[in-house]
Amino acid sequence: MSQQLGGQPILILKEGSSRTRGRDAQSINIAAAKAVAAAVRTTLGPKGMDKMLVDTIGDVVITNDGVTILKEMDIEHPAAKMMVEVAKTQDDEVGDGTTTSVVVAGELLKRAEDLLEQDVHPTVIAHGYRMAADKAIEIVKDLAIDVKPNDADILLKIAGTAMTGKGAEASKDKLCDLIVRAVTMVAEEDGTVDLDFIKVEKKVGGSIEDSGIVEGVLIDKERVHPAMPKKVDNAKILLLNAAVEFKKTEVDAEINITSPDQLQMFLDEEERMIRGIVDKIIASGANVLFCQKGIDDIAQHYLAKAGIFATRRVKKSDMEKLSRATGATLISSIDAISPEELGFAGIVEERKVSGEDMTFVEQCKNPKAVSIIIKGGTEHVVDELDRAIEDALRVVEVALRDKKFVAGGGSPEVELSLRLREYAATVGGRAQLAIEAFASALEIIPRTLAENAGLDPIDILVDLRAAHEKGQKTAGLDVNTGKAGDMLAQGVVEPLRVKTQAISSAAEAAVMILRIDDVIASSKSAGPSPEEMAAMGGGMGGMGMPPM
Ligand SMILES: Nc1ncnc2c1ncn2[C@@H]1O[C@H](COP(=O)(O)OP(=O)(O)O)[C@@H](O)[C@H]1O
Ligand SMILES: [Mg+2]
Repeated sequence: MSQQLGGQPILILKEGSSRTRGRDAQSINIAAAKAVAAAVRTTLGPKGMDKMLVDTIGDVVITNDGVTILKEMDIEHPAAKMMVEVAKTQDDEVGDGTTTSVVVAGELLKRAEDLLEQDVHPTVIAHGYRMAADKAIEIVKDLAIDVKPNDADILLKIAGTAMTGKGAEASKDKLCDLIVRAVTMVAEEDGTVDLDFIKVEKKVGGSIEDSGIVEGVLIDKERVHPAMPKKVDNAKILLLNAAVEFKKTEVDAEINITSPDQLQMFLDEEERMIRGIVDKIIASGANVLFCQKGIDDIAQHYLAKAGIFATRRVKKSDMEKLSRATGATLISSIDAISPEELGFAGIVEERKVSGEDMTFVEQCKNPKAVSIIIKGGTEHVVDELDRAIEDALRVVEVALRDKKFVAGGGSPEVELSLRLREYAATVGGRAQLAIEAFASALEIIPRTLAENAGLDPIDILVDLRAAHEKGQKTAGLDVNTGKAGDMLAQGVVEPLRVKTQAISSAAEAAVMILRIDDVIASSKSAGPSPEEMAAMGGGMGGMGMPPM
């Protein structure tokens, strides 16, 4: 890396650094980003395929979920990493539409490359893309339809669309019903939903059909002692984040015991202390104890004797859910135990789920706490179901919050493409070319949906464009007939935000990648290591560079 100054090269970068500039840099970045889009493209839509990802220790994940695939892949290239960020942002913001956003970003870059080839300057393309994205969001908002309050039907369809193609197909209706019931139970008057109230508990064993909903909190723990009651009615619940054990000395102390009497005294003292703790618990009136730490044998014995149901080593997230559901305070010291801190549930009971004991906390003080148990034949099935349910919960939540949805199946993309072309004509100049490229890029969604369903993408696009030109704004790809169909009538619907977010994050990433014309990579990975440099006689690369 050098500049000539009177024949003398000036090195400004460390030896081993690499630098790519201009069109080369753009081409490489675009190629990397396109490769990411190509990697997830085949998973898009109801007929999308799955990917099997195997990590370095041989763990296998089978999934159809864009963001999961990209997170699991060990992506190195910086431009490719920016595409992964697109999927992550989409996932954080709406929970669905991750593949869509990445595929659109890839196509925007591909179209930009054609324009670069025609000598359209990257800043002009970037500007046109920004204008197009703003316009597209405006148009899609205009296409959106209101979610009416208490319209469970539309929520079921939104959940169903998010779940299609995710290995949950056979039991989709059942799962959608669970999801919508759970969300509506948790929803506030104004439509806001705190998904933290919904606990999804996975269990391997049984079939998807055995999945169910519990009005309350489900904890994957059994009671610590068989002599404890299996079921407690009118449960007064204590949530304790402190060990019910003999306190170990803080400093390393040695206790010298010289006679059996002394040992007995020591043991008696230990027992007396634990009794003290248990008595405190009993005195508070608690009949159920969830402990985040351990409960030792002696304590278990006394708790059982007092008829208290106790579980130990409960996860922190579960403790928080229990606190919200039952109204109990999370107590972190034994001294703080008091009747005022207890929570309430109508029933606490240990029951078997797929052969394993779990604790059900039902009829909670706060009825806005629900759990969904999902069951499936194998771990892979359950994991993918969990991801599908996660997506569906999120879209239902978003739809309730924004109260807007659009038809899916490629219909908004075709409509946007048509309207953006009309808009481009009013803009004129070189920006027009970029807006037209943006318009064409959006058609990648219906094209890919068609390809993945084994249909001819050209035929479908012609069909869809014709339908939209006739004013059928919700015409999308009916994967069963292979023709244009009314997505609204077929119940293929998505929250508005899935589309607006996908458009804006795809456009932002494409613009960001396009504007890069110089990639300077430090020698960290490529060049020789400091040890190698030392072996080479030290600091050769630094020649001509003043010490900083
Ligand atoms: N039954 C269906 N018919 C046609 N298109 C569908 C259907 N269900 C979902 N889609 C479309 O599939 C796309 C989403 O596919 P998906 O694999 O979930 O990817 P993403 O990660 O982008 O959500 C959306 O465009 C959606 O409208
Ligand atoms: Mg999806």
